[in-house]
Amino acid sequence: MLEVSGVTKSFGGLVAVDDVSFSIGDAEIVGLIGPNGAGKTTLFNTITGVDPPSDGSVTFDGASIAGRKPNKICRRGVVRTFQIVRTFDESTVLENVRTGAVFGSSRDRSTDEATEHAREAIEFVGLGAEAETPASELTMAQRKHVELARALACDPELLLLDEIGSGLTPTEIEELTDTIERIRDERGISVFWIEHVVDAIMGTTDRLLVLNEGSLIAEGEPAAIREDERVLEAYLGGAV
Ligand SMILES: Nc1ncnc2c1ncn2[C@@H]1O[C@H](COP(=O)(O)OP(=O)(O)OP(=O)(O)O)[C@@H](O)[C@H]1O
Repeated sequence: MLEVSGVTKSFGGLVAVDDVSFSIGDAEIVGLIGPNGAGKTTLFNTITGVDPPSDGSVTFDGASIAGRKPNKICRRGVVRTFQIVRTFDESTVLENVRTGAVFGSSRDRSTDEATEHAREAIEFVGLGAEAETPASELTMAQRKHVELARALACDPELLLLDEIGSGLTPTEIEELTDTIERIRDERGISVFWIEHVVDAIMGTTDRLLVLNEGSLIAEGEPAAIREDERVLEAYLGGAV
């Protein structure tokens, strides 16, 4: 589905992502971990069109997407959430999620159909009772579910999550990971997930990629990554 090949991103003399290659298949959850400044968000940006790669290729379902505009990439089915929650606070949950159905999806929907599609995404993430609540009145965990619903309303084939678990309690993270597993299992959507709370994704991801100083230093099943010496060294033996 997603093929990243030899992707490099430099900012002046700084190589933030250095010759990274990997692929993501259908209906799998792939985690991306690494220390602060490793290049994780920059790699996301090269895939989602926020910052085109300096070198290398990104293809999605066989077509090149490197250097395309973020809205075009989103409508092709590569949809992301952001590290900082970006809900429109004065708008209701339904209004927030409708923006995904209207602007993020390639499908033509009437106003009523877009509203129905948004409601369905809100139900899916368990916020049905809050559809008419302003986003400003929600807890942080609920707002993260609004972000997920808005992304789902864009009709993704691949969902990129940038530290969606940050700032949540262990119980809230568990609820969030349950929803993310259902996105894969019930919708067949693939997930590419950056997370600092490594424990949160260890049990949920099918595969982990580890970035350090811009380079991919390990890739494999979570249990193997836990034992990988280069990974332990990059995290100073502590966090994994
Ligand atoms: N627009 C930019 N201009 C210049 N340097 C940048 C830019 N974006 C990122 N960088 C640099 O690239 C490197 C990688 O940053 P990035 O944010 O991708 O890391 P990260 O792994 O996502 O970190 P964190 O876990 O702290 O979010 C850092 O040294 C950062 O300062």
